[in-house]
Amino acid sequence: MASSCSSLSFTAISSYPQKPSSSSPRIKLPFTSHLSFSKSSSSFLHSHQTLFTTHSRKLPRPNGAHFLVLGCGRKAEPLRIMISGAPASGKGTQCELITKKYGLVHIAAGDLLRAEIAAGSENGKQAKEYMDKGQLVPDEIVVTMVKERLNGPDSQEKGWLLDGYPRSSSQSIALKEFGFQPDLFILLEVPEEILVERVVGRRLDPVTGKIYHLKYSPPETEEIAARLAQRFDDTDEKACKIAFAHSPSKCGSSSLNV
Ligand SMILES: Nc1ncnc2c1ncn2[C@@H]1O[C@H](COP(=O)(O)OP(=O)(O)O)[C@@H](O)[C@H]1O
Repeated sequence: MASSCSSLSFTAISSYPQKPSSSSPRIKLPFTSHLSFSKSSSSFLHSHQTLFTTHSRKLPRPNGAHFLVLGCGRKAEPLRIMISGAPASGKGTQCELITKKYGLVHIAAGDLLRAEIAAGSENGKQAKEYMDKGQLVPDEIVVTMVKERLNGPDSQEKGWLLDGYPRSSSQSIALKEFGFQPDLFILLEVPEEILVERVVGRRLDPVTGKIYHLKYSPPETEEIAARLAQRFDDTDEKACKIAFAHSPSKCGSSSLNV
């Protein structure tokens, strides 16, 4: 079973141009041989991203998008990672890159729940009622489901990237009680205004499945532009909930003009 981290260190990767100060020197992560967050890392970092340490356990106040990486000081074999981030924070992209690069099993709580629904199981039926209302599915269902998946032979052998779990302290405690502890915790921090802009401008090409952004990654041709659609879950309500994360009651059924 997973051994626990003896020490924790915080590191952050800014996705905005930012020079490491003298008090935040470049560092080597505990897993440089295994998990390299260096500028030369082909896909994980963009050319303008830098890696620096924070010397505090407090999150730096974000003035831009951040990855916050919390790691433990030992080499992990196989690697176990938890990742968390708001909708449109780029979690899907990062999960794809990380699992591909490190050969981990991607375990997304939302996907597990959707699979239960598709299988027509009793858990799936119950979960659907909560998911349809945009509420968290009760722990009795989610914790067991995630635990079983983490215990699967492939996860045990290759390591895992757990996505969308935990979403509450009780879920976190439950997993810890079962002996599952991550070697790294990655938090994708993106300012709310950027999240809203991403949700509002994101478009899906229904023919190729490719995702575009009207401003940042526009379609190559007029033909593609004409068939682009909004992703089904990129709703005004979602954008509004991001914009008013601290007072979601402001988001009624009306549209948000951004
Ligand atoms: N850890 C979890 N605990 C409880 N419910 C969850 C959890 N993860 C996902 N869900 C349920 O599944 C739904 C879809 O989750 P997900 O695919 O991660 O998409 P989203 O990012 O829009 O929440 C959530 O709205 C919630 O109802």
